[in-house]
Amino acid sequence: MSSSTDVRPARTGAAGGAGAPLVEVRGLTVAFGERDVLRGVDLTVDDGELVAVLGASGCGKSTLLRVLAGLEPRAARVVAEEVRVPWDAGRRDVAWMPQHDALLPWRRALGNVVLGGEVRGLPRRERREAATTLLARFGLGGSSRAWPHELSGGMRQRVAVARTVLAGRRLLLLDEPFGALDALTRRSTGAWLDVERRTGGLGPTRAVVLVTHDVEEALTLADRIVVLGGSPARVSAVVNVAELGEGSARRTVLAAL
Ligand SMILES: Nc1ncnc2c1ncn2[C@@H]1O[C@H](COP(=O)(O)OP(=O)(O)OP(=O)(O)O)[C@@H](O)[C@H]1O
Repeated sequence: MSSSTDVRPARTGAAGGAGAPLVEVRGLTVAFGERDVLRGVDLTVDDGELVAVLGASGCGKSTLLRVLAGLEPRAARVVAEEVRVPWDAGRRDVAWMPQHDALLPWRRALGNVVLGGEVRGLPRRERREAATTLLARFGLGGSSRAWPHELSGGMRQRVAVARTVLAGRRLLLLDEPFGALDALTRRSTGAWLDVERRTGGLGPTRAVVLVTHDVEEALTLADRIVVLGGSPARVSAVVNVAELGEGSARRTVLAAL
């Protein structure tokens, strides 16, 4: 299969400029072979926002996130009028958490979270302290010395979220971060993320894009919900949860799915 990419992510002052969106995607089409998966997708994420991307399984949510992370699959043909993501000193200022947790098996839970601090360039002691605090907040304080294979799927996922948060990038891309969690843990981890985000606890992170299947999770956590639908997928609705209120937002989302 041929691979070509026509996207040239802009190094953009606009990413930090007053009033300009942190992320701006216009007219994004992604194809695998002859098949368009995404067609003409527009997406903006403002500074300070959490945007949820919601859609049926296989519609292209992960593919969209990978394009934002600059990790478009080799097999893909990616064409867009515009893809702007934040940059910092010449590198993309983005942390991406894939659907699978991708923990390093040779590092304990704490060591895996510490890795986020290494990526960020925090001094050794500071990154260990920050990782320990994060693990405790995620209810994993007692498991910091456990190896990944000793953790449940949900615990592993929380370690991976903590690692991504500690990377301290301006834009956080989370692909189904709570997918393997049971309903209770899912709610409390989501609530934690919400509180930290609103109180500045995510450090340098300014905005979050969250991919999810879960309508209620999107309604609870997101400022705006972008619904992808159809085949190839397009944006079928952009729902401003704060403006509409949860009830009306839920009806609009369900109608667009
Ligand atoms: N590397 C690839 N080569 C060929 N097809 C691919 C590749 N990656 C993804 N696809 C196809 O693109 C479509 C979208 O996949 P993607 O993983 O983005 O969907 P998704 O909405 O995230 O799904 P899910 O919610 O189930 O994770 C699927 O039909 C998938 O088979």
